[in-house]
Amino acid sequence: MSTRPEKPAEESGEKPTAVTTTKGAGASAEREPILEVRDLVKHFPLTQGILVKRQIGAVKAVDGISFDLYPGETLGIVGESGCGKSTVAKLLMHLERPTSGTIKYKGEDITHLSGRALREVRRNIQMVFQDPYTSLNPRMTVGDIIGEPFDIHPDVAPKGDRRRKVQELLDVVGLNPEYINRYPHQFSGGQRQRIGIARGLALRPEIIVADEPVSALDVSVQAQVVNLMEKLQDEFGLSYMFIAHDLSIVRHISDRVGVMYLGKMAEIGTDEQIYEHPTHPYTQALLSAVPVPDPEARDGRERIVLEGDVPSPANPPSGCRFRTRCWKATDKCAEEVPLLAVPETFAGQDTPAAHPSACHFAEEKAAVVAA
Ligand SMILES: Nc1ncnc2c1ncn2[C@@H]1O[C@H](COP(=O)(O)OP(=O)(O)OP(=O)(O)O)[C@@H](O)[C@H]1O
Repeated sequence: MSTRPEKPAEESGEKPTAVTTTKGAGASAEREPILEVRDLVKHFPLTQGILVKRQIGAVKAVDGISFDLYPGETLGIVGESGCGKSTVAKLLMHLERPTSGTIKYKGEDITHLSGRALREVRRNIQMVFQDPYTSLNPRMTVGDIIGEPFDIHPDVAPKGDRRRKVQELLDVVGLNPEYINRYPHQFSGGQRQRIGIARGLALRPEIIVADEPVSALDVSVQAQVVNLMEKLQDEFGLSYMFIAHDLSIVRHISDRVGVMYLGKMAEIGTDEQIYEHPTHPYTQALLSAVPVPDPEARDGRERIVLEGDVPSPANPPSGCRFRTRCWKATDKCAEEVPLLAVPETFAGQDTPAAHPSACHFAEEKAAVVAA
């Protein structure tokens, strides 16, 4: 990871007015983000009735998320199942239309692009899916699967050149180019995910959105796929948005990490800021649940057990989304939505705790030991 970029400036808060920027370690102020997401919202309508459908509410899957992605970096997104991670990925890929908010690619607003203009942008933003067992068409050969994007963008690989290009891609992801005529069922899970990655790389994108790319794989294979992704990032200068629920894997690959809870970003910062100096109670609880192999470190930490379940995104709590499970919650938390900004306590201080955290009572918790 020698070519890994410097960690960039932090992104904005939830609302443009609440923007508080801190510079992460070695932040480079001049670098422009490749992707800027502001106040992104996706509400899925809840309807009732068979013949006449009436909207009776909405699932607030993503409810005002802002972040930047910088060239060559990996932004990890973590959070429990149902917090809206996949919906963010789908919004970035234009697989879902946002209810509101904006997505900018290299400064251009791409939120509502369609047709040819969208195809051009989409070429630069590709996705790697979670489950390599279901995301590859079992009736297509590996060559057809990897080469399919060339049908939409024939300029990248003219017909006569496709076989060679696909074989090159197989080689790049560590598969034997002679496997080009095989079918997905002839490969193991890890190999299938390599095929998915090769397909994602076919159009030479700048950004890869990877939604739980290793969750469906055996632990022993996960590291190989993550290492491959790191190698490809360095080789092709890719920016990754790496979505996962496994905190250890996210830490391993990410330059910065965003923690999501119930459709909102709870905390965002460099991997050191989030894992060693978390200030949001939710992040602290998540980290305290990560298994620690070292018995001494394990004994020294406080295990935070959260009460209750995650509330329904169709009926989220007022104020802070996390307050119903938070040991610090007060009336203020029910009344005021905490903005994602550097907490006042740390503002202007040269401390890793000074990073955006959406908590009225953000503070470091010394007992938390990151894995
Ligand atoms: N098409 C849809 N219609 C209605 N609700 C949806 C739709 N897609 C997602 N949701 C809901 O939005 C919420 C967020 O889902 P999402 O898949 O983004 O979460 P996630 O964090 O990726 O979880 P997981 O890791 O389990 O996939 C969930 O409550 C889910 O049920």
